[in-house]
Amino acid sequence: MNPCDLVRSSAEHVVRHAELVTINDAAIERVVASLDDVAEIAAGSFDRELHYWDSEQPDAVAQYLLVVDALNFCFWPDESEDLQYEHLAGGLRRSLLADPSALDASRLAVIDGPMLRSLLRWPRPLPLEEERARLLREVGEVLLQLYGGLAANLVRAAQGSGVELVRLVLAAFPGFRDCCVYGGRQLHFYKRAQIFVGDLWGCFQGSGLGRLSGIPQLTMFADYRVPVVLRELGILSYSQPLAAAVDDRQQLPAGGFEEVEIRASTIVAVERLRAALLARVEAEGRGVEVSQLCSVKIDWWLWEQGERSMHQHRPHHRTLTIYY
Ligand SMILES: Nc1nc2c(c(CN[C@H]3C=C[C@H](O)[C@@H]3O)cn2[C@@H]2O[C@H](COP(=O)(O)O)[C@@H](O)[C@H]2O)c(=O)[nH]1
Repeated sequence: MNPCDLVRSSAEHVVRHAELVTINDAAIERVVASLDDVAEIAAGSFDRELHYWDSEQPDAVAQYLLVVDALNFCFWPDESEDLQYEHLAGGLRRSLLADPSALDASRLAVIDGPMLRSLLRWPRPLPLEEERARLLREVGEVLLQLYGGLAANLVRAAQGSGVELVRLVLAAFPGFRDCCVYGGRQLHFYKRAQIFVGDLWGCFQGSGLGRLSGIPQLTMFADYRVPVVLRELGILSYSQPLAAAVDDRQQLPAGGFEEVEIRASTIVAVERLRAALLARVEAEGRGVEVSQLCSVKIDWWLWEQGERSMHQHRPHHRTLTIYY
């Protein structure tokens, strides 16, 4: 079982039956044609400034990235609405710099809500705080049971295969098993399991613990920011009732048709965007390293657009979830 293929086939199944979200292929062609330089996407890089990075401490970097991606979800219910990914990544970075043992598995295994809040250096209750603490305890306990307390041992167990690492993360941690049932069929999205692999590969720039094969097999990471960007680009269109609900900031139930169609259409749209980008590179005979034109880098390119323009863009969809 290749977990990335399961994600792709799940998303394609939903898109075949979707009634609330449409992918506009003409818009995909238009966006690709309008790009000044496709190489910019292939050259995209992981944001090492925002994250903890120490070339002398690769095991600490791996531990940090697993903790980040165990908590990398659902920032929007914050009462002042200003909690974002950067606060998670930056708060954990500062805590680890101040105390190298801050993310030891034995510490994670006993963390509670208030302790998590201080680990992230967040001044008020976190959205889904108790659930975040439970998910972090799960990571600590399983790392102690199976991997000597080290995320780096989990990474090494994959023996350099990115897809195998996704599989090992799913096998180890129930909290990463981002699935649902849609019309009697199990769907797989695996956003946080895949983004952990993408973050390792990106942070280590494809070397050391980030030397992972099969990165082009990963799909984009089905979050709530990238669908907004695709909608603003005209690549995704919502039915009028869905558009009204999203623009009105109404909550969409987890596993409901609305949420599932948004997530699945986002995955398929990025796959189609990638195919169109590769076709342009082929046509232009440009010297772009096609293995770098992967869904991971297209995702980063779209996500960073969403971060930059979030106050100009229409609202993202709101689903209370632990998966993204
Ligand atoms: N598809 C996709 N979703 C991503 C990321 C990231 C962080 N990636 C950084 C790490 C390495 C690279 O350098 C990236 O800069 C977070 N998220 C998701 O976004 C949402 C948070 O949004 P906001 O509330 O605005 O902070 C939430 O669902 C979160 O899970 C990504 O890369 N791709």
